[in-house]
Amino acid sequence: MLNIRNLSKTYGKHAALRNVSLHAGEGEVFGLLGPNGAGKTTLLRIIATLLRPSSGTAELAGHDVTRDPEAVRRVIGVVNGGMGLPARLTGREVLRSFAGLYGMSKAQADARITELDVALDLGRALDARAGEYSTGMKQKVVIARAVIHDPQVLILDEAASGLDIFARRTLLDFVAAARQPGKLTLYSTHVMSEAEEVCDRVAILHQGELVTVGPIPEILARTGERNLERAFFTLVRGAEAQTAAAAVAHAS
Ligand SMILES: Nc1ncnc2c1ncn2[C@@H]1O[C@H](COP(=O)(O)OP(=O)(O)OP(=O)(O)O)[C@@H](O)[C@H]1O
Repeated sequence: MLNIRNLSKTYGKHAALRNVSLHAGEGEVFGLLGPNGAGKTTLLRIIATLLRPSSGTAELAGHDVTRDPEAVRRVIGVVNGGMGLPARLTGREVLRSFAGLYGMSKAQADARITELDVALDLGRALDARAGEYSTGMKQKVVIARAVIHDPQVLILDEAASGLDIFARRTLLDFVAAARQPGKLTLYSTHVMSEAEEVCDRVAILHQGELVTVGPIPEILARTGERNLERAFFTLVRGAEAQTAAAAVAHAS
């Protein structure tokens, strides 16, 4: 469902992504992991058609993100850090207006809002104005808005960041429930325990390069570590040692 081949992105002289290739399939929650600056947001923005790659290709649900961005936009829902809500509207008004943009009738919108109220515990946020929301209420409505049209692919970039344990639990349960045939969820985080809980397979990025990709149990077995955080350090240190050795070889 997602095929990325030799994808690179440079900002000026800075390479944010270098030659990344990976595949994610239907029915998966696929994690993108890495520390600050690893390139997760850049990669997700390219997939969401918000940025163009410098080279390489990305194809989602059979559509090339550069050649056919409109088709890609129709199958995705996106949540990223910078999303706001109109302060004077209630959650219900925001969701109804987005449903309208997707061509849903009022009855369809209200049925979907009821489903999302249960799944995301929207509660009070539905009838309170967005300007009065807590961080958790805001993020839940932002997520509900991203999935109002029941997209085939859900892209969540650091979606749990800043949430308290209740809101975070709701989000992780929602992501786990999104694991359905025909659907793909892309979940970026730098919190390894979150990925361990919800992701089937993960890609680890470091300084714009793909360090590894695979099912979590396989990564643990390969590194001999007991959790993903330890495996992450082992893999990243290995990658850094290789880079340093290559630089020494190049200089001599
Ligand atoms: N618009 C931009 N102009 C210049 N450099 C950028 C731009 N956006 C990102 N970068 C750089 O590209 C690299 C990758 O950034 P990116 O935001 O993709 O990483 P990330 O893994 O999502 O990190 P974080 O968790 O901090 O969001 C970083 O070194 C960042 O400083």
